[in-house]
Amino acid sequence: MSTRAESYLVGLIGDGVMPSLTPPMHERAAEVHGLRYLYRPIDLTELELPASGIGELLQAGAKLGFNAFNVTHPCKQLVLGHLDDISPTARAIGAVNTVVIQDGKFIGHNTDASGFSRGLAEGLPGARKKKVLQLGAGGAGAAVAYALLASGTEQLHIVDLDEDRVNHRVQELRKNFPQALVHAATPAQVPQLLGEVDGLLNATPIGMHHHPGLPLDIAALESRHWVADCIYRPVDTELIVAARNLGCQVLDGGYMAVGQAVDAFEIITGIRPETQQVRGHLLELLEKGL
Ligand SMILES: NC(=O)C1=CN([C@@H]2O[C@H](COP(=O)(O)OP(=O)(O)OC[C@H]3O[C@@H](n4cnc5c(N)ncnc54)[C@H](O)[C@@H]3O)[C@@H](O)[C@H]2O)C=CC1
Ligand SMILES: O=C1C[C@@](O)(C(=O)O)C[C@@H](O)[C@@H]1O
Repeated sequence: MSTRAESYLVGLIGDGVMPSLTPPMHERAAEVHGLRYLYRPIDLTELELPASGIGELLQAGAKLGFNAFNVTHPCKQLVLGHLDDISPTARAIGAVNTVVIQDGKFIGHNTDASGFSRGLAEGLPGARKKKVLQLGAGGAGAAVAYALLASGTEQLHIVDLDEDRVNHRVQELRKNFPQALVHAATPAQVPQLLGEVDGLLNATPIGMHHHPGLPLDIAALESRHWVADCIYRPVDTELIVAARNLGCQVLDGGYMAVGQAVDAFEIITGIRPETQQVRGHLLELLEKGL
């Protein structure tokens, strides 16, 4: 037996999270640091629980001795109303993916944005990021757009098939980054915009195992562009492979997956795992087809 101060009990709450690789990434990092740490997926689909019950789940988790949760689709926004405190970044993005329970209080953070930022710095060192074209304005898109603008991107063009969604996202980003040019664009504008930007970021699900394909026509992609993807299943998406073949610098979605896990682990335990070690572990798991 151990108390909450002597070991860690962590959960991932969301729809379809059973196959997630975040639990094994945390557990391996804990093993490396000699911590007793259990991380369980809590799958709303399997449990037939509504996403609207996230507040009750958090309360139950606190009573059952959990130290923290990662929270994912479709609860990242729903959870906001059930927290005692929210980090300034998570508040600005309007989404929380990490909740720590401290003295009975729920504190929310967003490590999707911080994790993507770190991945960008590590995986694309020195790449020019002044002007960027981003595809996708959903949950991941909100975090990576925030991360780009916070790390110095001056012009960000965001394309989404859902016009209302992209317009809303652009308005929110402009509030947080009034000095930047944030612009909602249409798929028809992509070829022209590619001619103007330094890099391309995919935050759509196109390229995932169950959504194969390319999220755009890559005819206007050049070797001078860097290309980043949020998708890590597969880690080599069609976009990443095509860009690499063209000679572009690439950042696969594994960097963001590792970044969000490493930052959440540090928030939960106070210990920062070695990023390269966690990435090695993630690639090993993906190689095994897990
Ligand atoms: N590496 C990581 O740690 C993470 C990766 N992801 C990945 O990011 C991807 C997106 O996830 P979410 O943002 O949660 O999904 P979401 O469903 O919230 O948003 C996706 C958006 O892409 C738009 N879209 C779809 N096809 C498009 C196209 N061809 N052109 C322009 N827009 C298009 C949709 O209209 C939607 O607004 C998923 O593949 C997910 O696995 C998400 C979270 C973390
Ligand atoms: O959205 C994601 C992805 C994730 O749910 C996963 O399954 O790896 C883990 C979450 O912390 C993160 O915010």
